[in-house]
Parts: sequence; structure tokens; C-alpha cells
Amino acid sequence: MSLLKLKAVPDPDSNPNDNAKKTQTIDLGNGSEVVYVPRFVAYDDGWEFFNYLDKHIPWTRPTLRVFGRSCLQPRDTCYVATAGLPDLIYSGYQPHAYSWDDFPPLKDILDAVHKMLPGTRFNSLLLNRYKGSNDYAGWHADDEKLYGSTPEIASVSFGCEREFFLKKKSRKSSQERSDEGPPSKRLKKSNNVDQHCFRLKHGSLLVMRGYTQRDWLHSVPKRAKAETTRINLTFRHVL
Ligand SMILES: O=C(O)CCC(=O)C(=O)O
Ligand SMILES: [Fe+2]
Repeated sequence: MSLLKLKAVPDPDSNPNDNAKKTQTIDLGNGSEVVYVPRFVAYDDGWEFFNYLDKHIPWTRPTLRVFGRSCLQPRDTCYVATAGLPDLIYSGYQPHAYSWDDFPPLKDILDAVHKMLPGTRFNSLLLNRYKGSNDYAGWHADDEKLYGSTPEIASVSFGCEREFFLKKKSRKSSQERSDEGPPSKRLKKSNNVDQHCFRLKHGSLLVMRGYTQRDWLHSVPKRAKAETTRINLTFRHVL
């Protein structure tokens, strides 16, 4: 496959400043911020990336250890990282780190993310594939020590639109990782009103920064209706 080049596509109801115009910045308070760029990758380029990733990424669905029990991660995953970084381990699982050179189109997306977010130098990427409405990401924060105390995380989505929720951590939930474990151990429904929801469009970019991982949880819940496949890429910087 030839390398895709990201370019602005002429679109009848858009202009070159479209990205900037439609970008939403949400101040979550206390030094946490989320930025949403709905049309980060042009529609057709987005589908080329989707088809490439769906076919060429060696997706796996690992068994995780959550609260002492084994459970299948409720989505497919793959990990790409620059050589020489400390290993990523989450929920007792250490993914193999593939190289950027194994999947050249990822480097084009990485370049576009760096251009959009001056000053960032992402060196790792966690890919997720949600094959239908039953695949999900439970409530969690990406607060692993290897990302530091105020990680910036850039999330690019392709394919089926899914909802992405953010809710403020309760004091208790900051010690709990996710709701992927047994029901008895899941987070209690809080009466927190601090919740935000984004419908992550095909080709969109969502950025979490500041203290978002320390103070907030995020999730991509199951859907009741049948859904098609969604692929999400989260670019991170390992210290
Ligand atoms: O699929 C998404 O939008 C989020 C994935 C996520 O939160 C993660 O990989 O940590
Ligand atoms: Fe996450």
C-alpha cells in the first residue's frame, strides 16, 4: 500500500479554516482540559486508514487480571512504541511493542497529530478495535506512572461513531482502575454531575491534557443497537 498523505479535501460546506473553527476546547477545571477536533482527518483518507488498520494490524484480545480475576479485554488491541522505552503493563498484561516501521501509515497519522499539537512528541500508540456494540472500554484513567503526572493523550477515531464519556473521579474511584471486572467490584454510580459526552466522529481527534488522567475517568460504553467496527488510536508519550 502506498503511504497515505493527509491533505485537506475540498468539501462543499467547509473552508481551509474548518478545523480551527469547529475545534471545541472544554476547560474541565483545576488544570484539566479536553480539545475536540471533529474533522481532523478528511473523510476518504479516514476510510483508507480504517481499511489498512483493520486488515494489517495484528489485533489481539488479551486476557487481563482485574481484581484478582481473569477476564477477556472487551475489545481488540495492539501496541506500537519507539524502541528502548520502558514496557507498558496494564491489568497484568504486557503487550508486545511493535515498531512504527511495521505500519508506515501510522507515521503519517503521527506526523499530522504533531502538526496539530505543536510541542508534542508522542512515542507510543495504543490501538483499540471495537468490533460491535458489545465491545467497550470501561471507566478508567490512563494514569500509569510511565506517562508522568500530566500526560497529554491524543485520540484519533475511525469508523463507527461511538460515545466517549468523561466523569470526575470520586475520591474512592481514584484507587480503582475500571469496570471491566466482576459486577460486585464495579464503581458505584456516583451522584457526580461532572460528566461530559462526545460522539467521536470518523476522522476526529480528541485530546486530553493537564490533570485529566488524575482527576477524571473516561469510557466508551456498550451500545444497545448493533454497531459496525470502530478503530481508535491513542498516542501517548512515555517518559
Ligand atoms: O476508544 C477510545 O476512544 C478510548 C480508548 C481508551 O481510553 C484507551 O485506550 O485508553
Ligand atoms: Fe483511556
